[in-house]
Amino acid sequence: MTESIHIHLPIKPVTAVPEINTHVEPINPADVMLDIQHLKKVYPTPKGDFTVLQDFNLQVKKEEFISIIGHSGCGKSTILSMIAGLNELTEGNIILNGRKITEAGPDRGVIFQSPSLMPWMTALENVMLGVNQVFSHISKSERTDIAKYYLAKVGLEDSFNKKASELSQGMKQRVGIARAFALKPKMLLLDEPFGMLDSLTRGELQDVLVDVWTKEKITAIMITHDVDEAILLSDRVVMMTSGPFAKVGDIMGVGMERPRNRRTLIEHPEFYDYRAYLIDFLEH
Ligand SMILES: Nc1ncnc2c1ncn2[C@@H]1O[C@H](COP(=O)(O)OP(=O)(O)OP(=O)(O)O)[C@@H](O)[C@H]1O
Repeated sequence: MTESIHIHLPIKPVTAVPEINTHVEPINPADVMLDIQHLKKVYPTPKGDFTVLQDFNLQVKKEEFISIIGHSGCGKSTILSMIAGLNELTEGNIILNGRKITEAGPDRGVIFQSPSLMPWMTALENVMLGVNQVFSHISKSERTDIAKYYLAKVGLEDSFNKKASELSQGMKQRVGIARAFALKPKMLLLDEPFGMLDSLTRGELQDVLVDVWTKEKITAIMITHDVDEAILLSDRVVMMTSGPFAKVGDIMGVGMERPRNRRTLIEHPEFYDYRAYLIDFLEH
């Protein structure tokens, strides 16, 4: 979907050279969980082959939170769908925990912009659908406990029995987040998870995601157009060059201490420098 880069806050005057340390240490090979090697993606089109990505390389550590940011159409969703196993690679490899990804699997949870819920089922039943499949070896009451635990974590303790069709867009996305965490994937893939929400709801859900992620520490890769969201959530922000032939342009380490939240973040002395760094990349 097409969307411009979000910049919500007034921009403090930018110093020419940011004072932050954006340096990223190379990852020890033993710590690499996801290894994307020389990824290339070509889409056939009526006008001929279109090379979206070429030589895209990225390594992700266990428990890291990575954001991918870049201009519309550069290939962010394409990368995520290939990690999810839903889109074929043209060249290169994606290796998760030492094994090549060839198809989708429960070790990767995906949160899309708009969760696909069964409208006639309750919030609880929607989460239970996946939990029943993935945890078929445990008792029904244990499965129900898992689903309820994560629904409560995202603030839906009073809405277990509400039908999905009766939920607001923000509540639906809360169910989507609960569902993804309840399945205990090794890796979470988030494709602009808050892109459809108004800014107030978006902010609330960013805090929900920070809270749940801080407790669970699931390795995560999130696509976002929102510079502030990327800084709030990420250990590293991957900046992509514009396509075609897009690849990693730069990577910014975010060294601000955790836990973070939106209110303390905007008062943090380094926040505006991280922001300036990202905006500078995106504007050039
Ligand atoms: N199945 C397809 N066939 C042909 N071209 C495609 C296909 N899917 C995506 N593309 C093209 O590939 C490019 C990258 O698309 P993709 O959705 O990955 O970009 P994106 O960075 O996620 O975009 P946005 O930020 O707008 O969501 C776009 O030019 C898009 O039109």
